[in-house]
Parts: sequence; structure tokens; C-alpha cells
Amino acid sequence: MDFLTWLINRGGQVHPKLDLFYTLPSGDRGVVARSDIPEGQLLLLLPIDCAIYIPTKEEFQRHPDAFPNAVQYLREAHPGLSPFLATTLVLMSEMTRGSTSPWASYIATLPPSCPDCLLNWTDEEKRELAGTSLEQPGPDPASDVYLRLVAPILALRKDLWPGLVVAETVEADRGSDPGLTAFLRAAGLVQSRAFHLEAENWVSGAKEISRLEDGGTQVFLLPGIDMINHSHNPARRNAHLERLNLAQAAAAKLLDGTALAEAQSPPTGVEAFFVMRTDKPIKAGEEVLHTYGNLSDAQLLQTYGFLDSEDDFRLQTASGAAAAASSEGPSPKKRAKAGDGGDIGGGDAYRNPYNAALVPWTTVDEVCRDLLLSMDQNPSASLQRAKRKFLASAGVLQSVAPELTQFVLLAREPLPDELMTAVQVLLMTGEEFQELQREFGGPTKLPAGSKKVGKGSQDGGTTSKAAPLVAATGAEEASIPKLSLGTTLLEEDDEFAEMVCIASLQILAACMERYPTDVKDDVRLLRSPDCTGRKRLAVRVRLGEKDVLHLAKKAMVELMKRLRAASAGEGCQAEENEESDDEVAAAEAEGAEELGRRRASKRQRRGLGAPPSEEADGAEDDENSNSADGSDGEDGSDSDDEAAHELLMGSDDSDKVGYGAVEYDDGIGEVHDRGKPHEAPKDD
Ligand SMILES: C[S@@+](CC[C@H](N)C(=O)[O-])C[C@H]1O[C@@H](n2cnc3c(N)ncnc32)[C@H](O)[C@@H]1O
Repeated sequence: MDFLTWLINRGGQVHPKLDLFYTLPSGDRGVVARSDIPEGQLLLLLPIDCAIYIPTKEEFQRHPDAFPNAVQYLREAHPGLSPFLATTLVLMSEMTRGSTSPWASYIATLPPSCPDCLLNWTDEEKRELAGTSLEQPGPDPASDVYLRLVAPILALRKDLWPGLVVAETVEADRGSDPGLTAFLRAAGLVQSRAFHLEAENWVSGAKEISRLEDGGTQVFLLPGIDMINHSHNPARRNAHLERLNLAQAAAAKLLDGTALAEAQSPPTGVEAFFVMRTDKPIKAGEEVLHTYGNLSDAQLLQTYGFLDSEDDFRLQTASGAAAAASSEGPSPKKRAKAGDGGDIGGGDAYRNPYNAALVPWTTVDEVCRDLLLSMDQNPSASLQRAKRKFLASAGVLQSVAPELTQFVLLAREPLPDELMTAVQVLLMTGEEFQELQREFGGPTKLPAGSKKVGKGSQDGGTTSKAAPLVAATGAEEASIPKLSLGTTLLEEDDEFAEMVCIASLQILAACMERYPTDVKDDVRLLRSPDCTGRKRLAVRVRLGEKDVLHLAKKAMVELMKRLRAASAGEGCQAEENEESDDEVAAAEAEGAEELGRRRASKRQRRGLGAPPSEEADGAEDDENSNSADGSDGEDGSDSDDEAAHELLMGSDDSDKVGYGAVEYDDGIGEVHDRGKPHEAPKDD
């Protein structure tokens, strides 16, 4: 049966003017309007029983027979399996059932593979990603997950995956193992095509909804709807996806004329609908596009195997022409100086505003310790431990395995407050740290007068004056307040501020060093006509990360200049200053020893949050400057009854895989760890 007939027989709808399987000039497939389609029109409607997904316990208990046998088995025998892996196994099951599968018509529409997904990259190709957040040290994660988690399940219930030969070891040649080959194809398809209910995604900053009770975000393979491509560019996007319950769909008269409307009662399990509608008029020949989320280049590459068009990310020109995507570009004067193209890359520069760079806690810790050592301070191991524990309990580091925390720097927020807070705490003397702990009063007690704020709406806390001491984690429901030092202490103590700025610049420099190529090499490569395919994708990912580090460095220099100006009483506006690489370099080269000598005489700083006082400074000069050891430092909308859910695409198991994996360790899902103490800025 052809796909459209299958869909309509099952109560689905497709706009008659849509070509679902159009071959685009790029060779990829996409959905295109055959003739003009007005705004607000229904493009596709899909009853939920057409989707392949793992139901919640409640959904499953309501209609256990409405789901395929593989779903029943996995729900009952492997409830702890990540939704990503479980959905992959269900898809594999339907694929191996061939024409007997109720999804055979859908499966026939699927591409043979997701060509550039990282799962398909050779080791040599992956080496181009060295130093980036996509670098995968250690064994191939897909083969590892297959052997560890998937193969034993396949072997136990051969009837659910008929005809699949399961090897006990993975051959060096991946292609020679049919079980692994089938798994890689299904995993790539789920990764590049599945939707989750609203991104619980640090890049988009969206809310967490629709999770399975064992953790992990539900993912849905949505036949037909998954033919629609992504665009990051709001000017090109023209459609969006919603999930409606039965009453909502009926009220909107969406079911009129469908097989469902004629049925006396809907088939069991059909309690929701996925609906794709036009946001604006679509012209004949135009491609239907929606967004898979506000994703960094690394996320797009890892999950979907492509990057957005460079044209969509072109930075503003000196003449002031609007950038397609960047919401905050440098001033025209600065752009002109940078070659009309922004920070790195010269005149042809572009920037994905959702790009990110990761700064590992271990680098932050090491740089701060080395800086203190160079200043003749030797922070004891117990003080270091106490600080780490405190930062974890105060929400600055992830609570599970805080040492695996990676701070997320975004192009739009290059100096996250969590990083600045961590650096400040690490550079505090033992007395200062004790005082901070006393004032903070532990992770659940707010100091009097402090207030909870959602950080996402702030300016990133990097240059804001007198940031509140305690900020909530950003989510409305967050109950644990989070330590946020802002720049108050830096404004009060210029030498401490210098230490923090120098350490931060050294941290950024250390992160830049982990890439085997420098920015100039990458820019040169991108300009070369030979840099195509996967190599170009890799170069763009690493250049995007370096760009974020570079932005962070610039922001740090701005902060340093502003603090120095404020300290000198000039009231100078840092924004007006023209920074240069020389100044950045000079800031980095600042002698820590000299700073240490100056600071040693003022070790006992005034109380946290207290107003600056000359007497206090004078008194401090006579105090013993040795640091003491610190004390221990212990010291929705998922309901079907609600309005339509916004949906974003993605096999969002990312809090379970990749960095700092906690509950699941699939190792092959998305790259970014939601456990990171980072709250992304809201989408525009
Ligand atoms: C959900 S599928 C979309 C349908 C897909 N084009 C097909 O032929 O089946 C996602 C995949 O489409 C491709 N894709 C989507 N948006 C794209 C874009 N803006 N540029 C390039 N490829 C894109 C990528 O291969 C991605 O993994």
C-alpha cells in the first residue's frame, strides 16, 4: 500500500497541494507546495497511533494492546532503557517484520541512512572533530552500546526481531555484522527524525515536559511529518507542529471528512493528534520548513548530520544590512575593523547564534589552582574539595559527578554566570570562602533580602551590576536556589577582580589550545574549494566553538576594562572602547606574581555584599594573609487536556547521554548534557 493511502486509511490527512517526497536541487528530499497554500492551513494531521513511540506507563496501562509487541516487551522487561534506545529497538522490530508490519508503508518512505550523521563517520573523518564537543575519546560508542545493551535484548527475544543475526562481538568491519548494521540504521533514523514534546534543551531553554517515568524524554517517529526539513532562519520557516487532544482536534473540525469522523468511536489509543500547520502563506514551489530547535552546529551535526546554510548565519555588514540570524553583532565600526564580517573569519563570517563552547570544570579548577600557586598561595586539597562540594550543592556544578561539569558558553551569552561564580569561589581565601558559606546559608536557605530570579531573562550575569546573590535555576518550579555572585565582589575589590579576570582569560586560552588547528587555519580551509562534505562540516563546528571562546575572551576584556575604569573612578563606558587583540593578550600576560604580592597585603577582604569601606581596607592590610582551610562546606503541559503542545524535533535523550551522563549511558544520542548548570537565554 502506498504511504498516502496508508495514512488516510488510518485517519490521517495530507494537504492536497503538498508534494511530500519532492527531490530538492541539493538532492535531498523535502516537502514542497505544488500551488499556493494560505496561512493557517492544515498541512498534515497524524493520529498518535500512526506514530512509533514508547508510551508513558499510564498511556500503556490504558491501552496495552494498542501497542506493538516490542513496545509491550520493552516496557515490561526493560523499563529502564532510555526512550531513545527503546524507540530504536521498536523501529528495528517493525523493520525486521517486513511487509507484516503495520508500519511497512511508512518504513518504505525512510531513507537508507542519515548520510552525514556522526554514526556514519569513519574514525579518520571524526579526527577532524578533535578538541570539539563532538570528540569521542575511547571506543566507538555506537558499537559499545550495541554490544552492552542492545545485542542481549535482541538475543533474548528473537521473535520480536525476526531474522536478525546477532553477533556476540563486533567485527572491526562494522558492515559485516547484520545486527549492528540494522541497529545503526535504526538509531540514525530515530536520531535524525524523531520528535520530542517541546525541547528540554539547554540551547533553546525550553521547558521539560513529556518524560517517561523512568526518566528520558519521550520521542515520536511521526510518519509524513518527518519529511519536513529544518530551517534556522525565521524568514524561511513557514510551518509549525502542535499536538492536540481528541476534543481539541474535533473542536477545530480537523477530523471532519477523515476515517475517524465516520467511526462510531475512535480506535483505542487514538487520543491525540499531531498537526502541522502553515504559519504564513506558502507559494507554489516553496519548501515547507519548520524548526528542529535552536541548536548549535555541534548539536545539528551530531543529531541530524547537517548544518544550517552559511548564508542564513551571515553576520551583519558594515553597511548595516541585517544579519539573517545574529541578534547581537558588534558595532558597525568594529565590524569594519574586523573585516566587515565580525569576529573571526573576516569578510565572509557568519555565526550560528546558538553555537556553544564547553569549558570543563577540570580546566577551571587547574587554572585557578595554578594561579594561586604562582601567587605563593597553596590551596589545600581539603579546601579545594570543600569548594567543589559547595559549588555543587549551590547549583553551580552539576550535583551528580560535579567534577564532570562542563560550563556552557553560548555565542549569545559567552560568559555564563556559573563560570564566573565558580572562578570567584575557587580564588577566594579560606576565610572568604567561610564567609560566603555563612552568608549563603546552604543551598536551600536564601539570605534575607535576596530574591529568586530567572536567569534566562538576565543579561547573562557577566557584566550586570550587583547581580543578586542568589538566582533560581531559571525554571519556575526550581526550588533550590542557585549561587550567583555576579560582579559585585569584583566591583568592590579591584585586585580580586584582576585575579578573576586573569584566571578567566587563562581558562579560555587553555580551552582554545585543545583544538589542533587555529582559527586562521580553519578560515583558510573554509575558503578553499577543496573543503567540502564532512570535512567542511567539521571545520565549521570547530570554528563555531572557537568563535564562542573568542567572544568570551572579548567579553572578559570588556569586563576587565570596565572594572578598571570604575576602580579608577573614571566612570568610563567599556562599550565605547575599542578592544584589540593586543589588549586581550596584555590582559592575559598580566603578571600573576605581582598581583599576588599586592593582594597578599590585602588578603582579608571586606565582607561579602558589604559596602566598600576604606577603614576595612586599612585594617585588612595588617591582617595575616595566609588562607585557612575551608570548613567542610556542608554546611508541563504534558496533560492531553491542556492546550496544544509545541513540538520540536529531536531524539532528546541528551540528559542521558554524552557528557556527564548520569542515568543512561547510551553514548550515541545528542551531545549536550542537560545536567550542566547552565540555563540558556530565552529564544527571541
Ligand atoms: C526529519 S528528516 C527530513 C526529511 C529528509 N530530508 C528525508 O529525505 O527524509 C531530517 C533530515 O533531513 C535533512 N535535513 C533537514 N533539514 C535540512 C537542512 N536545512 N539542510 C540540509 N539537510 C536537512 C538531514 O539529513 C536530516 O537528518
